[in-house]
Parts: sequence; C-alpha cells; structure tokens
Amino acid sequence: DDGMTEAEALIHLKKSFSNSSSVSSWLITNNDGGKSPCAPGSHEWHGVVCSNGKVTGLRLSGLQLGGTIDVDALSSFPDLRSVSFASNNFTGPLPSFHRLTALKSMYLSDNKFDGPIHDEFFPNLNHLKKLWLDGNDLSGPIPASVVQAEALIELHLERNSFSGELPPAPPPALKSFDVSDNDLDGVVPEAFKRFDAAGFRGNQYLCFAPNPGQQCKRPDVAPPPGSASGLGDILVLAAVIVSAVVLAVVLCACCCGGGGRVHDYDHANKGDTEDTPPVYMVKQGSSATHRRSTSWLGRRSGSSQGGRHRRSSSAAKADDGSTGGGAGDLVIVNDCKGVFGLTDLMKASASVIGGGGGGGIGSAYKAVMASGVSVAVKRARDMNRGTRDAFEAEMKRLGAMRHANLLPPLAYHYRRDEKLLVSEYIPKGSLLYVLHGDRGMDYAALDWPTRLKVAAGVARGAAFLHAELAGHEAPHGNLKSSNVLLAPDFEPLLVDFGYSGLVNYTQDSATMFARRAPECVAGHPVTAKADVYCLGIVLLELLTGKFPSQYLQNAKGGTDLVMWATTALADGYEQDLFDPAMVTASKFALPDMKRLMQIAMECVEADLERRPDMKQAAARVEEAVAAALARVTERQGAGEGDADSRSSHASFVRDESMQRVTSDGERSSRRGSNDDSYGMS
Ligand SMILES: Nc1ncnc2c1ncn2[C@@H]1O[C@H](COP(=O)(O)OP(=O)(O)OP(=O)(O)O)[C@@H](O)[C@H]1O
Repeated sequence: DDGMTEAEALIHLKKSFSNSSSVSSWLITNNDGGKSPCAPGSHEWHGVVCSNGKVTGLRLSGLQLGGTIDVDALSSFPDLRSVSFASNNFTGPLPSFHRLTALKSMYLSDNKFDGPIHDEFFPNLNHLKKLWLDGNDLSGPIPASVVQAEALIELHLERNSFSGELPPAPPPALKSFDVSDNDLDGVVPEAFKRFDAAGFRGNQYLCFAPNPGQQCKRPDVAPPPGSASGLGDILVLAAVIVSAVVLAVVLCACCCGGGGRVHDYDHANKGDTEDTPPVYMVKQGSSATHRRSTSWLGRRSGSSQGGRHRRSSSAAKADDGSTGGGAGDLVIVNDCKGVFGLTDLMKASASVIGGGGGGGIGSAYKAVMASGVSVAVKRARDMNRGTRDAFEAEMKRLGAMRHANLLPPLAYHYRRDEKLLVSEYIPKGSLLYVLHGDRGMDYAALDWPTRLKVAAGVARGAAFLHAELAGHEAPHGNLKSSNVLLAPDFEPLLVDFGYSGLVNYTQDSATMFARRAPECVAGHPVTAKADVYCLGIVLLELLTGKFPSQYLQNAKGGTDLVMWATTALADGYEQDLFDPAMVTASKFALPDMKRLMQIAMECVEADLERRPDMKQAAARVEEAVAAALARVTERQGAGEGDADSRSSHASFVRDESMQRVTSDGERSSRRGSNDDSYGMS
C-alpha cells in the first residue's frame, strides 16, 4: 500500500521470506516506533543500505533466505537503486522487479528462480545497469526486448536453461555479456560478436557462423502428449493457407495505396544486404527469426489464449461494426493486404525492427505470416487518452486514408494496457535507416534528385494530412525520418500519423516528436505548426545527411541541426552544411540546395508567427523541388550525363564505405553470410 512506512514495508518483505532468521534485526521496536530504518537513531537493520536518510539498497546475499520476494513491499522504496539477493534459496518465477523502474543493479545469482524472463521485463528498466541472473533455473528465450534496456552494462545469464536463438541485438550500452552453459542454438548475431567468446561457451548448438559441419539447431524434441503441436499445427497451417488463398483471390482486386496504386513491396527488393547499423536503430527486417515464437507477442501466444482466438483469420472487419467479433482479436481497418487474425500473427515468424528505445510509441516487429504477407506490428503501450470507441473510430478513419505518400494502418488489436498497430511491411525501411544505417546500396542511391523526390513526397503527404485531419491538434504528430518509409522507387510513405489524440497526454511529451517543437518544450500547447517544425528537421536531415540530435531524448549524439545550420548560415558557411555525398555529384545544384535549406530553416523557426503553416511550407517545398528537378533535367540535356553524376556519387559513397570497412573490421565478409544464417531456424 501507499501508506506503508519503510519499516512496515521491510516487515512485509521479511514475511515473504521463509527462513528469515538472518534478518531477525528487522523489527519495529517500541523505542523507534515506525521510524525509518535510515532515520538517525534507528537501530541497525541488517543489509539495509541507507543514503541521505532513505533506503537505497538491500544487501541480502548469502543469508540462506528462501521463499519468494514481495515486490509490492519493495515498491514502497522510491529511492531503491540496488538489490542483492544472490546466493540464497529463492524459488519460483523471477520476481516482477521490472516494476521497480528506478533500479540500477539487481544481483539475483545462484538461487532457484525458474521459468522465463517476461517480455516486459527489460523495456521497463530504463536505469538498470547491472543484471546478474546466473546460476538459476531460468528457461525460455532471451526476450528480444532486451535491446530496450538502454542503460544495461552487465548482463549475466550463465548457468541457466535458456533456449532458442539469441535476440537480434544486445542493448546498446552493454559491455559484459555471458550466456555460457545454457541451451541456446542458432547463429550468434553479428551484433553480439563484440563480446568475449567465453561468454557463449557451453551451448551445444550455438554457432558463431553458419557452418556445414556443425549443427546449429537443436534437434526437435518430441512434443509432450496432448500438446497442440504436430497434427494440430499442420491442420491449422492448412487452414491458414486455404483461407489465405481464398482471401487472396477475393481481395486481390482491392487497392492499398493512394491514387489507385497498389503497393506490393513484400516481393520487391529481395537483395537486402545489411550490416549492423549504429546503436540507435535496430537492423531493418533481418536478424534472428523466432519461429512460432513463444514470446514475441507476449502473453497472447500459446494456450493462455483461450479458445476464443484459436481459429485462424477470425479477424473482424471494422465495417461490420467495430464490436462484432472484434473483442480480443484484430480489427481490420484496411483490407488491401487481406484479412488476417491475431492467430495468424502469433504464428508468424517475427523479428524486432525497432526498439522504441528513443522513447517512441512502442516496440516494432516484422512478422511474416503463413500467407506470405509481411506486416510491421507495433506494440503501443500508452494510448489510452480517449475512450475505446474514440480509439476505434480514429483507427477506422486513418485506415481509410489514401494518398501516394501515406501508408495507412491495416489493423489494430485493442487491449486497455496495450495496442497492436499493424501496417504493411516496407522492405527498404525508413529514411532514418537508409540515411544513417549501413550506408549501403540504398544510401548510394540517395543522390540529389532522389532526395528531392523524398522531400516533395514528405511535404505532400504532410499537407494532405493537414487538410484531412484539420481538427487534430497535430495532424501527423510524429513526423520524423524513422516514420518516413521508402518504397522501392524511393517514394516516401508516412506512417504513425494521426495518433496524437490517442497517446496519453503525460506520455506525449516523450513519445510524439511534434512535442519537441520549441514552443512545446517551452510549455505551450502543441498545434498543427509543430508538424511544420518536424518537416523542417526532416529536410535538414536530408540536406545534411546528419543524424539530428533532436531525435534523441538526451542530447547525447547526433548534431543539433537547427543550431548548426543557424550558425553556418550566419557566418556564411552554408555550403559546408550539405551532405558531401550529395554535393560531390551535383555541385551545379548548390543554389537549389540553398533554397531548400532556406525553406527548412523557415519550418524550424521558433517564432510561431513567422513559421509557415503546412500548406504554405509544402507549397514552397514543391516549388523549390520542381525548379531543382528542372535544373537537373536541363543539365542532363546539356550533356553532363546523369550517368556521370550518378557514378561519381556512387564512387564517393563507395570510398566512404571502404573507410568503414577498414575501421569496422571484416564488414564485407559478414555481408555474404548474414541473410542465410538467419533463414535456418
Ligand atoms: N511498416 C513498416 N515497414 C518497415 N519498417 C517499418 C515499418 N514501420 C516501422 N518500421 C521500421 O521500424 C523502425 C522502428 O519503428 P518504431 O516506430 O518502433 O520506431 P520509431 O519510429 O523510432 O518510434 P515511434 O514511431 O514509436 O516514435 C523504424 O525506424 C522503421 O525503420
């Protein structure tokens, strides 16, 4: 309870232990009454660490304690930063310590904790630096969400029974990692190879590289009697395939994209070869695949589901009335990719594509369903600003939007504590990824004319939203390069729009990028002009090729593009602002680049009066792009061949990536093996 004093909370905690004789000093005496154990004059409470009069740690290792640990009691210590329960006899599932979001270190080694690590364990622990769980009986996969433990430096999982493949990526700050002596299999993802090899030993089927001479997959064990695998699975799969074929025939005529265009990117762009991107993003659509994952959709998978959701493709179409059949399943708001249900998603091969690590709406996954359709699934936590009805109405409205530069949602799943938002999967990924990721082929293709196309498309999509969703406080609300996906022809597609009225107000500031506009930071309400600021940042990012620090919560890393550009323009160095990879091949276009830069600067103008509205901004961008493209064409006509400029652009990019090859080690050799290695699970 809230009312518990620290002393009372410790007594509660003690009650949850069996064999608590070693903490017999934990008692409320007549002398000190309910005095805090940290108050001056209090008697000594064994293992309780105080700092500035508050309980900040519990040091209870090796005290032969057993039983369970009462996390409710622990949650009464707001200043608790460190707990050690190592080398005791605690049993049962891992306590829900993820509710103690301020914890910096957790030492739980050498007990008898068993069962899986819950999917939600890591994303909540934003301050956790040290997690020691070695020497227990923990099992199941290491959740992919581990990547979200942003502060984690030490992760020790050795001597347990963890199984399955390693997650696609480790947490960004991790320095020490040990999973030795478990039952892991598969191939160690590139991103883990920076850790000491000793930390991977003792996993019979875990391979460092795909190797014909070595088995990297644990042989299937016989299913336990009565389980739903085997024939049941085959029947379900057959049902999925049959229904998918039927649906495909029925639905193939429908249109998904704007202007009557049909997007079908699943099968385009097969040749993605990607390396490990910088830490602020997770590799796009590759990496370890958890087939029949036990955990990617968390509690929803498996038998805990209840019969209600068992049948495949039991999705409800919103048009049928949002409530009909929709309870607990997916509601399709846009059927251009067919109708599918939660069961289809749960059975899909899933991989993480985004951590939501920067404080976004939630984590994102790619899921390839049995029907062959790939979707992106976002798990969004704090979207309870309005009623369920309002949420459903909004999703329906967004799903019905059609524009060549918008990617409307396909479906959603509503639960009070979490929503799933499903959209078509776009293989090339986001502008963020292409600009700042592996700097591969797609980056090489981002020459001046292509950047112009992206700029114009983003502006057009945003202007359309501003016209259609004029009543919204910020019609897009989350415009940034990670929410600009690129179609195979580099036509930009905006995603995650229209959510600003749905995301919890208090969470809003951290999650929606529009709230980082200077006026919002200063405490003013968000308005449609906040989206214009966001457009400005995307334009600056396109022109400079730099990662904007504005996207990060804490200004660690990236470039403050607004400040940099302001200074450079004031000092007359604007030329230095432009991405050399773009300028080298298109020097003739400098005046046009400057013009677009000028528009970007107007968009990020702090004075709202002077900042244009979206309609004006988009019109200016379109005009500038048209003029710039005309100059490109003129140039080509004049014989300075496109081929020429493109090849010098490409060679610049190649030289750049050569440097990366040498500094990063055997990047190129990794490339070839990357994709195959994951396909084998
Ligand atoms: N439909 C999609 N197809 C392909 N990739 C996608 C799709 N939706 C999102 N992504 C990718 O997933 C990555 C992570 O997405 P996510 O939305 O979780 O992160 P974010 O945009 O940084 O945060 P948020 O939008 O929650 O504020 C994006 O960078 C993008 O590359």
